[in-house]
Amino acid sequence: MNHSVGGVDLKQKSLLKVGVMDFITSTAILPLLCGCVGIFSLFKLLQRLRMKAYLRNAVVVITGATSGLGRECAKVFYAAGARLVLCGRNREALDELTRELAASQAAKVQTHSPYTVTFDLTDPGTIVAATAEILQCFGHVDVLINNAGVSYRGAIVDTTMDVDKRVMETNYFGPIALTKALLPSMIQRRQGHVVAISSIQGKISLPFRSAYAASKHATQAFFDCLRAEVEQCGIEVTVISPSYIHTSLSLNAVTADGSRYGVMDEKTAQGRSPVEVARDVLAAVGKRKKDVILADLLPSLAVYLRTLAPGLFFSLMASRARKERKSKTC
Ligand SMILES: NC(=O)C1=CN([C@@H]2O[C@H](COP(=O)(O)OP(=O)(O)OC[C@H]3O[C@@H](n4cnc5c(N)ncnc54)[C@H](OP(=O)(O)O)[C@@H]3O)[C@@H](O)[C@H]2O)C=CC1
Ligand SMILES: CCCCCCCCCCCCCCCC(=O)OCC(=O)COP(=O)(O)O
Repeated sequence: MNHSVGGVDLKQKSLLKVGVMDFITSTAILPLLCGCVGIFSLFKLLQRLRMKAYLRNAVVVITGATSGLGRECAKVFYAAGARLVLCGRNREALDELTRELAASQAAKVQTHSPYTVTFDLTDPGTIVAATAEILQCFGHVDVLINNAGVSYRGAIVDTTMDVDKRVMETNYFGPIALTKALLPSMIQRRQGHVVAISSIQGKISLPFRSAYAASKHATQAFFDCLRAEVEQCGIEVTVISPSYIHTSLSLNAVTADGSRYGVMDEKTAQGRSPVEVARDVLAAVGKRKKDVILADLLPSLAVYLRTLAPGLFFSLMASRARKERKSKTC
């Protein structure tokens, strides 16, 4: 019987297949492939070990540890063996987190009981006192994670300057004051790592988020400058720009008249779990990344669109503003 398909004999085809397989296995291709996989695995293993050593016993200061991403960062850095300094405005919430960490069994390394400090980022006096307390207690800071922040909802035309200033003080002036207060001791030791939790809105600006987007753009700019200035002093700077995370950010957002927004937005509710994002923050710090976007495809594309086709991006934002304004009937 003739098994010919399209003029090629099936027997000939299978012989050819066997020949190709023989060639792959008998020549250098397979060993080369195995070698590459081996080197890659070794590299990953070394990277993980280096990351673990970097964070074990490191003094890590986390602002906004009472809620959302900051709270989850506290858990992952605690489990990594860091000596934590948890910062917030709410003493009770910090104490509750401390108890929760002590009760957790997840860590594979030796853990340390966290130290807590309360201060308000909008009050420069309390920032200076807090840094003095931290330095007196630990002598130095290895990693500062500027995480605390507040969002905003409102039209520019309705927003009081007090609200603009409050958002800038919390998200920009407070974190840079804290960074400046700790920087001299880092420079003196020629060691330290400053992290800024920014946002995708530090790279693109959305309508009805003016104060928030402005504060995050300022954050990105400041820490980019800082990175360049202190690289020769052995200090690392990481800016992390996440997209929506399922936290209380929208609930706690401030509105045009200064009142609390108090709504869990759909996009926030559908955002990434803060636990996952905290793990990404840990990895970014451990790998000493300089600038990290933690976002799905659409927000990431929007960042490129803003640079490559700004006209199109601005039209999309204007149409977004029209739609939002209609739904707000204002
Ligand atoms: N959730 C999201 O979709 C996204 C969040 N981010 C960023 O992540 C960071 C953490 O926010 P998230 O966890 O989501 O929001 P939460 O509202 O859950 O947490 C905000 C934290 O910041 C603290 N904070 C607010 N104002 C001050 C202040 N004046 N002084 C000291 N601490 C203050 C809060 O403390 P207190 O308990 O005292 O109010 C709280 O611990 C922010 O910088 C935010 O911009 C970035 C991208 C997306
Ligand atoms: C080539 C095709 C490109 C298509 C691009 C379309 C543009 C679509 C716009 C997408 C906008 C994404 C916005 C993401 C915003 C965000 O994640 O913000 C994070 C926050 O900080 C959230 O704060 P908020 O208070 O606003 O909830």
